[in-house]
Amino acid sequence: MPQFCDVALPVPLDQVFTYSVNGSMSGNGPVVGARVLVPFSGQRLMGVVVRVHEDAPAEDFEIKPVQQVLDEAALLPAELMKLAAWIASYYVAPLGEVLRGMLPLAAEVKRHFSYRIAEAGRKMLYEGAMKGSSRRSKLTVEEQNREYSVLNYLEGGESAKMSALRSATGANKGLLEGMVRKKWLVREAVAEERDARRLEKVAVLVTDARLPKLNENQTAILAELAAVGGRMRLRDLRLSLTRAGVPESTLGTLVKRGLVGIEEVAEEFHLGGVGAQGKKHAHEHALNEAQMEALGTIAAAMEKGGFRPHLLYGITGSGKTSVYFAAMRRALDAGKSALLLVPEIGLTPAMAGQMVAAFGGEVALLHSQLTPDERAEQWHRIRRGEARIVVGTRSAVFAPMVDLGLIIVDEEHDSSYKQEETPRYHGRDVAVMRAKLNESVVVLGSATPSLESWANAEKGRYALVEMRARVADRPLPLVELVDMREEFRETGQEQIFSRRLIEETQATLDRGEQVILLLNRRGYSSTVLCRSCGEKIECENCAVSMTYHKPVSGNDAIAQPGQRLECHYCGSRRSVPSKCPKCESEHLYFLGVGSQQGEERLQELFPTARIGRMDRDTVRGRSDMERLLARLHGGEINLLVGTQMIAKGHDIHGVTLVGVVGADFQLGLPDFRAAERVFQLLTQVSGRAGRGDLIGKVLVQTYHPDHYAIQFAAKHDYPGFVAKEMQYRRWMHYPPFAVLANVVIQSEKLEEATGWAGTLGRWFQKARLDKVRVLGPAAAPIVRLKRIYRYHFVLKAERRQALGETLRAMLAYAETQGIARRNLVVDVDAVHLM
Ligand SMILES: Nc1ncnc2c1ncn2[C@@H]1O[C@H](COP(=O)(O)OP(=O)(O)OP(=O)(O)O)[C@@H](O)[C@H]1O
Ligand SMILES: [Zn+2]
Repeated sequence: MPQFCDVALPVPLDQVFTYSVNGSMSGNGPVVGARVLVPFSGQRLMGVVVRVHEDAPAEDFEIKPVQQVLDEAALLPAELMKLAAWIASYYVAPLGEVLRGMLPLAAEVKRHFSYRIAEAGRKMLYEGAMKGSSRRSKLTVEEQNREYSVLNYLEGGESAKMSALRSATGANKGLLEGMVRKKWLVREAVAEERDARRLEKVAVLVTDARLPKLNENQTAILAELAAVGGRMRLRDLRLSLTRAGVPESTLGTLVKRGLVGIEEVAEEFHLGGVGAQGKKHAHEHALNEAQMEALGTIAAAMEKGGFRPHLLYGITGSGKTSVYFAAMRRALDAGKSALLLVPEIGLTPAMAGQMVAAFGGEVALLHSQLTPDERAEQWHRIRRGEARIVVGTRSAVFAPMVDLGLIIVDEEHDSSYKQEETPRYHGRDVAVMRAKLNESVVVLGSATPSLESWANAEKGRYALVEMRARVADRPLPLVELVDMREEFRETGQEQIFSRRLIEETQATLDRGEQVILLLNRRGYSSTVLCRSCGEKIECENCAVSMTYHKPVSGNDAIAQPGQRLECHYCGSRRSVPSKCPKCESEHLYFLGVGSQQGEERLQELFPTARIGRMDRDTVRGRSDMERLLARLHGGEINLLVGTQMIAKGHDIHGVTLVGVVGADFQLGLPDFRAAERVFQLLTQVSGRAGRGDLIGKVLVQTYHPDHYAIQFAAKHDYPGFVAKEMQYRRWMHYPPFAVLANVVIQSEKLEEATGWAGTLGRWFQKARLDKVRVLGPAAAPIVRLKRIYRYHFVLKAERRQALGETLRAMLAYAETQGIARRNLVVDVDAVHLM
């Protein structure tokens, strides 16, 4: 047995740690890819073994032993270990933090523990009960009571899992561990493998029940269920009831009266109320010619084998999804597995439903709203080869697929593929790398490919597959620009909606068709400004304006009473002051229209319209999204207003008018990708119109009608836009003509942040780098975020290797200057420079 192992730990340090494996270890000791528990500066941490060896480290170095080996065999396959090493190196991120992100199994370590009552605990229970809570203790009365509840619960002598104890008594881990230290409880390691299939409760609308007289709350529940096809996970239903302020007892009443049934079903996928919808949409169409051709190229590549990246440029509504499905089917038929990555918002019930309809039990879904338990379960199904079709958001790129043959990245340009915390990887780029390591086919699909991917296609690194027409010869919508400067001159006032947009909206609604309006800011007003001194009300933690959210009568999910200002970066809230905090003037003005205000104004303009709003205030979880989409598909909503969420992938056939109300302001953001983002957003949102039998129309209200991003979007001219944008990027040495990293120096203390920025600035200057251009130090566009001051450098290089070397050298120098690693954020291929 080798004597030592190197373990990658989830700590912000760019190194691995050596432990000894002799002693009490049973079996063969840890293997590479297995998880172990090790002592680390007073804590016990879970890490992953990356190497086993006999190389005794330098003497006078105390080597501690591994405490526990959690996996007998490698949990992470060699392929993923390699991928992790690549990510750590490419993104200059600590390997242990990369591996932590790959293993969504935090739940499992906890699950190894359960608790049983000990003699002393039993004694305490009986004596304490007699004496009341008069014992001397540092704990609060509440905590003492909780301890009693725990003892009571365990009195029977059976051991109980921590999760069970927690939900039965409210005890947290700290409290339980305290009881273990007092020897009232014994903690046991539970070796049992988890039952992979659990039961879950589903609320079902009893359709043949005769409806008696119902009160408002009862009706609300039935409507809720009906809206999603009559079935809903009990958990989701409860959540939305709480949010709507409907007491849970109402549901109980309905169950008693036989109007709602509760069923237990084996939990397999997380689809919410998608069952019925999925079937309705189940589509494996007969592919049209362009689709067949695209599929042919991809299938041929799969047959040939080897690493083959493709860029599928298919305009909105060209039927890319059907091509994905068909290609995944081919992979399956060839005995391989296939992975489909979708953007955060893209895993809609429709998409999930279609997947299940097409592939049944082969499907595993991975998204951010799974509980740790659910995630672990899906993970194991995939790892065992039971689920060979995986659909998921960003981190699903690490799904432990068996025999991976195909990876597809849908809407590859979407910025939700970039992880904005360590490790700051880009899911699309990791997907390409994974395909390379696996020698498999990867397809990046989009109607608006990122410039990076387009450049790769132009260079011949990616095979370009195009679908230049919509399915069934549907035309693209006509786009009309509304010059808001002119509108102002003619009407003499600033309006949210132009006369043209109001008129078209009315006409569309009158024809019984649907309208989508993009207003890309949430809240009511984005800024509260003092007209006397110009002061904006800023967050106390962040250097950003606070957004005003108007109270909504009845259903006030947003703000605490009175606290109507919210910071969209840290979530803090405060009430609206009656006077300017700086000059005490009472002239406070609310500026910047948000989606909430848009909705209010629409209600005034179109009193009979059935209006819905889609933004992060109304869509908090997946079930909210499901419900909104179901109401849209069913025609219950005919006028939808929302933020960029509404632009993403939705396929609603009744929508014939799309209005863009606020997208311009993004052109002015200090970010070299601003034009690209605006072009993508306009193209994507326009793409929502005219996807059914009727032609669509798009009205774009703008103050910059001549801007090339807007002009090209209006003409549906992606190639034209990229050609122009590429020139600008080349001149400015921005990606894809250079590689870039954003380095943020952060500290709660301003003088530390500026001091360190200066230290590194001087180092960069002295280093006289000839292959890397350094911009900065400068205050980051958001100079204070969540109480942390931020200064930054932007590094640009022609070659990636030079960039990586410089970043590593900088980190090494920072260490000698006592700048802790956690104070330096290195963001390679940064997507946002804010
Ligand atoms: N061969 C076909 N014949 C008829 N309809 C089709 C065909 N293929 C797909 N469709 C339908 O066309 C619509 C658009 O397809 P899909 O959603 O895949 O487009 P997309 O290319 O992903 O567009 P976007 O980029 O806008 O999301 C869907 O309603 C789909 O069911
Ligand atoms: Zn804030």
